[in-house]
This record gives sequence, C-alpha cells and structure tokens, in this order.
Amino acid sequence: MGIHIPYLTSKTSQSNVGDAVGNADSVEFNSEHDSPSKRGKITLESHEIQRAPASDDEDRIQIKPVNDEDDTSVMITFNQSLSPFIITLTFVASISGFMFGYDTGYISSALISIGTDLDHKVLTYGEKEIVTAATSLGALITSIFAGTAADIFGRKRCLMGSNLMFVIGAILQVSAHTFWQMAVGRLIMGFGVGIGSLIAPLFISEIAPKMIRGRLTVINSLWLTGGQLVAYGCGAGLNYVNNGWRILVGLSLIPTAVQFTCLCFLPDTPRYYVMKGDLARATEVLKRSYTDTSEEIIERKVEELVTLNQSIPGKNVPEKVWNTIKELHTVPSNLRALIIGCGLQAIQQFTGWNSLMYFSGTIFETVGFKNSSAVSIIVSGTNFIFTLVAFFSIDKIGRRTILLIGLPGMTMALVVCSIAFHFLGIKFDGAVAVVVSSGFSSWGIVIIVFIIVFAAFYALGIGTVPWQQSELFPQNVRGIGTSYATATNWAGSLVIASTFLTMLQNITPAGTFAFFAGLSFLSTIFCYFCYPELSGLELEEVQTILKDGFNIKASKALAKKRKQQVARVHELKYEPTQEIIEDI
Ligand SMILES: O[C@H]1[C@H](O)[C@@H](O)[C@H](O)[C@@H](O)[C@H]1O
Repeated sequence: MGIHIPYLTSKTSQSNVGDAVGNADSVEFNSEHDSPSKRGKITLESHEIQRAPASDDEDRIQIKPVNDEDDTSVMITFNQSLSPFIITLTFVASISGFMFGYDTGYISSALISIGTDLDHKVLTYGEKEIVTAATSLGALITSIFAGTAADIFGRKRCLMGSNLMFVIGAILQVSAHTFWQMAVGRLIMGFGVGIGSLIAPLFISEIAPKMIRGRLTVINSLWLTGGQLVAYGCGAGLNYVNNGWRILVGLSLIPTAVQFTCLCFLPDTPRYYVMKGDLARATEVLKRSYTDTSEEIIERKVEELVTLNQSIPGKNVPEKVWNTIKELHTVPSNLRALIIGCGLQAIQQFTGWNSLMYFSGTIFETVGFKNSSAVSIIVSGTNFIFTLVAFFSIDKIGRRTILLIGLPGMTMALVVCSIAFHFLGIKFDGAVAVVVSSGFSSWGIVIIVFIIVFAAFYALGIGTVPWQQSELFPQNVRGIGTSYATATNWAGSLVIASTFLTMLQNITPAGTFAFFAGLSFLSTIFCYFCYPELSGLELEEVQTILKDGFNIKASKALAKKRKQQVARVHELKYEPTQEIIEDI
C-alpha cells in the first residue's frame, strides 16, 4: 500500500470571501487507511460530528480549505504544536524587543544623572530633546530600508546587523564626554532599534504556528515593555551613583551580545529560505519546528510556500524593489493591508502614550510623589502587566475585540484626565509646567488613577496589536509593507515627542488630552470599520479576506470556524498525520 499524503482539495473560489467562508463550514476526513469508524464527516456548522460511511472514491483525508492556494496549511495546522525549537527562536528574536524598550526607556533617567558630564556643563533643554529624539530619528531611517534588506540579506543577518549598531552606539555613548558624541551614539543605537523593531515581529510571525501566532508575537511586545520597565528600575537605582548613566548604557550590551551569539547557531525563517530558493534549508527548519509532523506533510508545506512565493519580476535589485512598491500600491488586498498596518501604527503613536509617560512625572509630583523615576516605574509597570493580559487574550479573544475594548477605554480615560486637568489648573513658565493649586489635590489623584487606567487599556490593545503587522502582507511584499508600517510608528513617535510640549503650552493640558481623546475616538471608528479579525488565520488566508474589501463579517466567521476546527480535532484527539504514519 502506497503512502498517501493527506492534502486538501477544494473548488472553492477565491474571488468571493463570503462563499469561501461558507464553504469552509464542512470539514471532511476520509481515508482509505482509516478504520471504518474514523471515516466520516465533521460538520462544523451544526457543531455535531457526523459519521457517514465513505464511498470508494472518498479514499483520502480531505479537509476543505477556505481558498485554493491553501492546499496543505489546514492539515499542517492540526499538527502544529509548540516545539522547544520555536520557543527558542521566538525568545532569541524578541531580545530585539527588549533592546527597543531598554534603549528608548533608559534615556529619561540618564538625562537626569548626566549632570555636567558632557562638555562640563548642564545640557540645555534643546540638547536633551536632541539626545532623546536621535534614537527615534535613527529608527525611522533604518525602518524604511529594513524590510527590503530583510528580503535581500535575510531576517537573521539583519538582526545581527542591528546588534553591531547597538554595540557601536553603546560604546560611543559610554565613552562620551561631549554632547555630539552622545547624540551620534544615540542615533546609531536608533539604527539598531529601527531594524530590530521591524524584523523581530516579522521573524516571529513567520515561524509561529497560526493558532498562537498572535501570542508569540506579543512575546516581543512583552520584552519591549519589560525592557522599558527594567530601564526605569535600573535608572532609579543608578540615579545617584557617580557616572551611573554610563553603567545604564553599558548594561544594554549584555542582551545584544546574548542575541548575537545565539543567532550564530540558529537558522533563518523557512519563508525566507523559500524566497531564496533554498528548499532544503526551508524543509530542515520546518522539520525542526514541527517535530510531530510527517515528512510528507512538511514537503507539501514547502510546496505551498513555493506556490505562494510569486517572486516579483525585475532584472536587478532596484528594479525588483520598484516593482514590489508598485505591487504594494496597486494590488487592492495589499493596499488595504497597508492602510490597516500604517493606520494602526499611527494610532498607537498619535493617541499620546509616549508623551503621557513623559508628562506623568510632573503630574505625580502635584500629589506628593517627589520621585519621578518611581512614577515612571508605576506607569510602565502597568504597561507591562497589561501587555501580559494581551498575551493571554490576543488569540483567544481576538485582535479586533481587544482593540475595540482598548480604544474606547483609552478615550474614556483621556476625557476624564482632560476634565481633571481643567480643574487642576496648570500654567507654563517657559517650558516648565507649574501647578496653580499646590499641595494634595483630589484632581491630581483622579489624573494619576486615570493615567494608569489609560496605560492599561493602551497596553491591552493598541500598544500591542499594531506589532502583528507582518500577518497583513503576503510574502512577496511583506518586507516592504512592514517597513512602511514601522516607519509610520517612528515618524509618529518623532512628531509627538517634538510637538507635545508646544501643544501643552498652546492649547493647555486639558486641550491636549481632549485632542488625544478625540483621536482615540476616531481610531475606534477606524478599527470598527477597517480592522478584520485575523486570529487563527493562516498568513496566506489574510489576503483572501482583504481581497475585495475589509470583510469584517467574513473575517469574524472564518476566525471562528478556524478555532472550531482546531477545537473539534483536539476533542476527537484525531491526529491525521499520526494515522498516516501508523498505516504505512
Ligand atoms: O508598542 C510599544 C509599547 O507600547 C511601548 O510602550 C511604546 O513606548 C512604543 O512606542 C510602542 O511601539
């Protein structure tokens, strides 16, 4: 008896997502190797398992996919358990998240303890702004090119390149005695941050099993917010140590070195190897990732990736890059992916989180907390804890749902803060905020509580979900698409950081918070109409959803069915691959 590779046959049309989803109602398992009791049909719609005798020509395992391209992915999914190899790859890649958080986080403490260590004088306000913004600027510059670089050189090599920039940047800063050396060090470190912020989530989403892809990508965000928390913690501890800021910067070399060393022994993603035509390595990585899956299924998965890897035409790299950009803008599903990816990153920055973190120090001082580092720890601690909540809910509850819980929550918290600011009364003396009413203020407490509430809703939704951006784009435009989205994030961060104080001065804190509340409200509407539910979908299925609209309803139905399929199979303890192996 020959080996039969289970695969999916479908006549489902890709052109109509509604139909496609409708056709996915029925999931059939038929196999000549099955025992009669196992032959049958699972009807998901009725939530009942129906066992019908198989006819002679129903001689193979079939699972109807949602689109023609998706030949093997459903079957692969059923065998996708989390192997130690995938966990290792995820943790090593997400060290980039830690460095993103640590390097953007330590600067506020460093600027306090730097004193007169640079040029023998206290840094002016403008110089402090330049040192802070240099990292965002550096990140913005490299994020524009990192996606293309990831396709040309590989995800892994790009991460290793970012390690080198972290090292050069950190050494320049640690040894800095002039303002300009410090600023250049921060800029080069920013180059590394930009690359890491794009590549790490891309890497993770390409190696993750789809049912937990969201969760694994959130690990990067957890490391990021954890990195910010550690930076504030170390900053508070080193505040009064002589040259403490140099130690603070020097500490960033440890995670960089760990990541670089680990990457020397780890491979790139199977999708990258397929892009390069190295199918042997792609197969090898998939085998190590899915240890309980048969070789035949792995081979079909590689075939599937090859089919989906329609390479972009072009004689040389610039021509290919140009054609990729064209493809990104002219293919409707890509354009929608771009609108969602860039839209979510812009929302993340323009709803004011980062500036709020900065300003919270002043607010807390008004109610008696004198240590602004401690304040930052409380706020960034909330950010970290609720990223953890997102970790547990992103695949179960779904990305769309947590966004639609988070954004209205943020709107409400910002409205309350705006009202409280109005009654607290803050005036400006130059660039320094002065609270009119001194001493213990109940409005001050309201502001503190609602800043924490804001942080919680932010971290749960918009702080985390935009970094799932890689799943929006098909393989051939994924690098460049995620570049656009990441660059939007850094551009937003730069704009907000450099206009926040001016806003506070010109439209008052109450006005500024009301402005952010208005943007959060508009963002809720954007997400309601434009952000489909993508949890549990294959990376390639996302394009089917975005083909002829944002297809919110169809996406929700498909995500639900994917969950039911997996739940059914788990319930049945039906392991198609295992059976094939037993039958051989
Ligand atoms: O997702 C992260 C996270 O929310 C950080 O706390 C924030 O500082 C970054 O700007 C953002 O990209």
